[in-house]
Amino acid sequence: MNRPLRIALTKGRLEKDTVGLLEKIGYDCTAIREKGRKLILPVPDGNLEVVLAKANDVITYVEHGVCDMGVVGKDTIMEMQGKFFELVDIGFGRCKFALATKKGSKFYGGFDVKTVATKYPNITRRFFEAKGMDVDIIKIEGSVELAPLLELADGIVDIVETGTTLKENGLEVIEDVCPISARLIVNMVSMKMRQQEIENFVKLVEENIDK
Ligand SMILES: Nc1ncnc2c1ncn2[C@@H]1O[C@H](COP(=O)(O)OP(=O)(O)OP(=O)(O)O)[C@@H](O)[C@H]1O
Ligand SMILES: O=P(O)(O)OC[C@H]1O[C@H](OP(=O)(O)OP(=O)(O)O)[C@H](O)[C@@H]1O
Repeated sequence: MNRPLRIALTKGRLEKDTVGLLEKIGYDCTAIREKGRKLILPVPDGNLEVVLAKANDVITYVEHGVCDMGVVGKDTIMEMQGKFFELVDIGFGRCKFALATKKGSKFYGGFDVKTVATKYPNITRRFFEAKGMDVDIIKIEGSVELAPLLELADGIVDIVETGTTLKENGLEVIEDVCPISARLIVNMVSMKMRQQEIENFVKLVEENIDK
């Protein structure tokens, strides 16, 4: 018999909602909830096993086919641009990418080349290329909002959810880039070789998404 279908889930913010969705479908997620340090987690009677991974690694595992499916944010998909099928918008993990600056600063004014800090250099480059605007991009690993406060950058392209981080630091959105939510992705070979099983799983996901 085939090994169980393997799904990689993004650790952290998306984890609780993803496990909630699997439980709503009817999968026993005890092993995931009580995981300790175990990394490959069985789902009893589900012919499914779960891997918990960092967002970028979810894409890597699915692209290489060592996981058949993955749950990952659209932000990571857009930044990594791997080869896989993106089948379902699962609806949770909702936030957006936005361009933000210090309140009142004139990002689009003047002729000097602006500097933009971000954890997502590819998305940022494409966003400004589409405008035909030349910018210098600086990669930052976290708390990107610091960059304009420290005068490292004129603006940031980052995830905004509630807007609290921007507000508490005197920054504001000057332009939305795009909406983000969690997606179900599928390896291209798995989609062919295990089509029926994957289609059954996708159907269960679609039926159990919170509308
Ligand atoms: N406020 C938010 N900030 C960041 N990501 C969010 C937010 N709300 C929803 N998300 C989604 O949750 C996903 C996982 O975010 P999370 O912060 O847990 O991991 P991460 O971005 O890889 O950060 P870290 O490097 O700290 O693990 C993001 O890729 C995004 O799709
Ligand atoms: O609009 P809000 O609800 O305030 O959420 C947005 C903040 O959350 C994320 O940061 P995270 O907490 O992941 O930390 P990081 O910046 O160190 O990645 C994101 O990069 C923003 O900083």
